[in-house]
This record gives sequence, C-alpha cells and structure tokens, in this order.
Amino acid sequence: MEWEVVIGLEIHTQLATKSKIFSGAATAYGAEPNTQACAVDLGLPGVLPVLNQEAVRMAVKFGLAVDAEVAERSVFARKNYFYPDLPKGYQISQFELPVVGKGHIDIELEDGTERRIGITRAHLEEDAGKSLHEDFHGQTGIDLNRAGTPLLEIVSEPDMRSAKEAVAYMKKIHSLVRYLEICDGNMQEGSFRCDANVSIRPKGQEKFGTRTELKNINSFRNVERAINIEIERQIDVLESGGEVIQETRLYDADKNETRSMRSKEEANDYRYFPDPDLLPLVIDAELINAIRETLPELPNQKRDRFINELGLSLYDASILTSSRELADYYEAVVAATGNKDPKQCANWVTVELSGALNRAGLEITESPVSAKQLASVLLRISDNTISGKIAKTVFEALWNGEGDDADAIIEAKGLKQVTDTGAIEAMVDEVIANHPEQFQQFREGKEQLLGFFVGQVMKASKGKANPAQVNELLKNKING
Ligand SMILES: Nc1ncnc2c1ncn2[C@@H]1O[C@H](COP(=O)(O)OP(=O)(O)OP(=O)(O)O)[C@@H](O)[C@H]1O
Ligand SMILES: [Mg+2]
Ligand SMILES: [Mg+2]
Repeated sequence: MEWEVVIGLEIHTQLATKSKIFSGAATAYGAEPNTQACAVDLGLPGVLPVLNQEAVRMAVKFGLAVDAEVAERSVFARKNYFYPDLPKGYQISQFELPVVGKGHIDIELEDGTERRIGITRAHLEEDAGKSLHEDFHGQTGIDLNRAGTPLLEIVSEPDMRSAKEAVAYMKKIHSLVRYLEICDGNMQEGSFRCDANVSIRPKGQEKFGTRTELKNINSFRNVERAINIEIERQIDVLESGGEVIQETRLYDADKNETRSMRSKEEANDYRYFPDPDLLPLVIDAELINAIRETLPELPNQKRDRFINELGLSLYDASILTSSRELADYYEAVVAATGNKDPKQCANWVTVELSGALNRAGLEITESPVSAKQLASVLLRISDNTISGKIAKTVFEALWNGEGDDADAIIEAKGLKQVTDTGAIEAMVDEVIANHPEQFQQFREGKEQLLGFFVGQVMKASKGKANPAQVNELLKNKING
C-alpha cells in the first residue's frame, strides 16, 4: 500500500528576555543549579505572578511576522500535572485563548518550489525545571533555574508531508525568530526545541491516521532521522495488521529508534482552568502598531529584494537570507565593493567563504575574514590586479591572518597579475617552442588545444598571467 505521511510540529522557543515570564529572576543559561529560581518560579504560598511585558512584545512580533491575528484579549491558564521538576504542580500556559492565532509561513522545497505551512497558534507559557539524570552520582538532580523561563510554543497545522519538509519548516521558524531577535536559537542549550507529531494514512484517504508525538528533539538532523524512523515503525505496525496508538515517544539518537514514553494525555487530563492570579492579557491596537514599526526586514522580504534589486538567483538569495548574520555579511561585502558586482559577491560568500567556514566548523559571525577584507579581494579581481584563481590564494592568506587586506598580501607574495604584453608573449613563445607537435595540430584547426596552451602559459606564469591576454596572444600566433 502507498502511505502518505502527515506531520505537525510544536516548537518551543525560549524568549530572549533578561528575566522570567512572571518574576524578576534571571534567565541566563549555565548558572549554578538552583540559584536562579525565586519564590514566584517555585509557586510558594503567598506569591503572585506579574507578567513580563517584554515577553508579550516578543510574542506579538512573532504573530505579526507570520501574518497571524494577534488576540486583543488572551488568557493564561493552569495546566495541571505532576513532575519532580514542576514544584508548583501546574504550568502557567495559554489554552483556549492564545495570544497569537492562525498564521502561516512559506518554506522552500528542494525542487525550488514553495509551500505554505499553516500556523495554528502560538501561546505564551513558562518552562519547567530540569531533571539531571546523567553524571549525577547515580542519582537524579533537579535544577529549577529554568522554571519560569518564558516560552512561545508555536503550533503548526498538520501540513507537512515528509521529514524533509518538517526540517525546512523548522529551519524557517528558527531563522525567523533570530531575525526578530526574540530567541537566540541555541539548540544545544535547549532554547529552540521541537516535538514532532507524526501519522500516516493510505494515500488518497482524507481522514488523518493516529498520531504519535516525538518529544524534545534538539537538532535539525535528529528531527529528520526521528521522523523517518517513526514513519517506518508506523508502516510496519499497520502493514502487519496492528494499530498505531496515540502516545508520546522518545527518540534515542544513539540507537536511532523511538520508544514509548507514555500514552498521550488528552487536554482534559490536564484540568486546564484560567489562572486566578493573572488578569486576562489585553493588547490594544496602538501597542500592536507600535510593535509593527519595530519589525526588521523579514527573511522573505530580504530574499525578494536580493533577487529584484541585486539580480541574484532564488537559490543564492535563499541561502544568503537563511540567517540574518549571513545576509548582513553579504550586504557589507556588496557595499564595500561599491555595489559593482553583487552576483560575484554572492558566489564568493556562498562558495569560498561558506566552504571555508564549514570546514573549520565556524559560524559566519566567527569568520576570520571580515566582509571588508573579502571585498578587498573582489576589488582586485575587478580591476584585473589578480585573476580569480590567484584570488583564492589571497583569500586563503587572509583566512590564515597573513595580512590585513588583499593589497598587503598581493604585495608581500608578489601575486600581481602580469599584464605586460611583452612578458606574456615571451612565455607564450616559450610554451609553443616546448610543444611543437601540439602547436602544429592547433594551427591545423584542433581548437580544443587552446585550453591546453592557456593552461601551460598560466602554469609558466604561476597563475599570474592575465588569461584573457593569453587567449588573445595564442589566437594571434595561429594567424601569425
Ligand atoms: N493526525 C495527525 N498527524 C500528525 N500531526 C497531527 C495530527 N493531528 C494533529 N497533529 C499535530 O499535532 C500537534 C498538536 O499540538 P497541540 O499543542 O495542539 O496539542 P498537544 O500535542 O495535544 O498538546 P501539548 O502541548 O500538551 O503537547 C499540532 O502541530 C498538529 O498539527
Ligand atoms: Mg502543544
Ligand atoms: Mg504536544
């Protein structure tokens, strides 16, 4: 039977506020355990939560960026459950009336087409503490520092049809929250994590199959692997006559398998009710408009501008706008080269620079070659001081910190392109003299040999001859 996969993601983004969502305790990562949880975070008797306005502003920003309705009135609710890292016995979340309603975001697929993914809602909530099972003297430790950290849970419609689409969506949201500067996106530290809901149905059937929920997957790679392995498992179950049960499963990256954690609780198991300690959240149009004013250029707007104003391909523009930092770097290169050749700048950033960064495991923000330095190389290609090939040598030297800019390196290493026709002609003559048979064939019309001769001359000049001039001279030699 042919199966169709259905996926919906719940993404938890930790909002980049300095203090907790309902208290003044710090949110900084990595503090000594249990030094950053105050009485409000622990829900001790007699305390009252006070909503952090910054968290609200960030949620609104997100809502506007995904074309969602921002609720004029939303309500905080208690979600009741017991877990050692939740001393209050309930989590403050939003249930019936979330702050952000229906919206959408467009993702690019590998075949170059776009697909719109619906966003069901995004709601504000507080995070719980953390149970530390590993490296803890065979015991479990509880660190409550994370309790009360603001989260925005972004719930998608079940609109994705493959693990690849789910990853593309997750990357798009990741990039967006970083553009908006509402989340640092650090997946190792758990600032951006996702639960993947997966089901399958016979192709052509309208009714969805039963979903399982894969919990807390903390890398793009693992999302893809976890979903694919879960799809295989569900197909196995159904094809051997079994039934998929609605449950929460844990992905074990070491074993590359998913395991049942618990049967999935239904909303009514949580006994949601409006939190009596918090007033409804009312956001007026004035505030929404003020926040709209602060929105930066969004990834897709930037991408379209790169295509329309800088003449880039959709492919290059998509890569360059995949992160705000990369886009900023690219634009700095374009500006520093006087906007002469944005396409060439794009090639160098996406190929040479990104390649070197990947090999070194560095982020764009850690690049040893600054945008200005890269621009200095490109300027010397444009004015024919160096060839594209020598430019790679110059780039490498800059990468290794051998000089401050392209000029210093070209000077120090004597890499200046030879444009003196006499000097090049002497090299051409020498190469011809060394390869008389080939030259005879070349003369008799074997045009493919042009490349061979150009190559030999370039080699003789150690890459410094101007290739255009070499071509020209060689052609003259046939006729001469
Ligand atoms: N049949 C299905 N197959 C795949 N995904 C589904 C299916 N039905 C719903 N989903 C997705 O499951 C997710 C449900 O998330 P939601 O937060 O609404 O509820 P929940 O998982 O029950 O609650 P909780 O926040 O307590 O985990 C959504 O992303 C939705 O698109
Ligand atoms: Mg949810
Ligand atoms: Mg869920």
